[in-house]
Amino acid sequence: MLLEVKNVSFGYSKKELILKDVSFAVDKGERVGLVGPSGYGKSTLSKLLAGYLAPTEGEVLFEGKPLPTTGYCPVQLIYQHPEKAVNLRWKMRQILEESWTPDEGFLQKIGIEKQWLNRWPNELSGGEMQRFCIARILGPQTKFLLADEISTMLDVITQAQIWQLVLSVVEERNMGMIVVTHSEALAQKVCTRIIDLPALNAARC
Ligand SMILES: Nc1ncnc2c1ncn2[C@@H]1O[C@H](COP(=O)(O)OP(=O)(O)OP(=O)(O)O)[C@@H](O)[C@H]1O
Repeated sequence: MLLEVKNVSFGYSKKELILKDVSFAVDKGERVGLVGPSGYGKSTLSKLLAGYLAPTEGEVLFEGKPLPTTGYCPVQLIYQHPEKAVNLRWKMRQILEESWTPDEGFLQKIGIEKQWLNRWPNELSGGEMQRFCIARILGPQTKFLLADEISTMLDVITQAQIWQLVLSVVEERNMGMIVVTHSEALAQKVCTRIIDLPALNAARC
């Protein structure tokens, strides 16, 4: 299995666990929808899977090993709010190339126009900014994607374009993916399997 969640528990305080004894696995080529009501720990679990938070108990394994604590993490997270994921004092070229330097063909595929590279973050629309955030985490070392409500704030046409490009890269590279969404319709459309988090989470079921 590519990504394994083994008996993971997590609480922001010692008093209350948000996630308790959660276990599941996702293989290469799978796109797993993670669904559940608001506040049930979907985003928290995404942060644990990307290595931003450490489990209180249990472990997250990638290709059989714990996630690296230094260097590049092969499991990368795309957020709902791209503007919160970038340094507003940097121009877009610096934001993008901090991670890797995609060639022109890749930028074209992602729908990034060359002149946007010289703009500040506040000079882009939400959809344009989300394209940068997606391009930034799709460097060659990325093997697994976590998409946490990545298209919720976009209009339907931009949503469709963003999903088309993400799915094309994920399929081309045979990556694994977890899609956090409130939309059953989106999960049914883009995922190969759906996990109902409350059913796995002993803290909430
Ligand atoms: N940094 C934090 N410190 C303390 N509590 C937090 C923090 N982040 C989230 N929580 C709490 O953890 C619980 C789970 O939040 P989380 O964002 O993971 O849920 P979610 O299922 O993604 O919700 P939504 O669908 O509304 O985005 C909530 O009760 C939330 O208030």
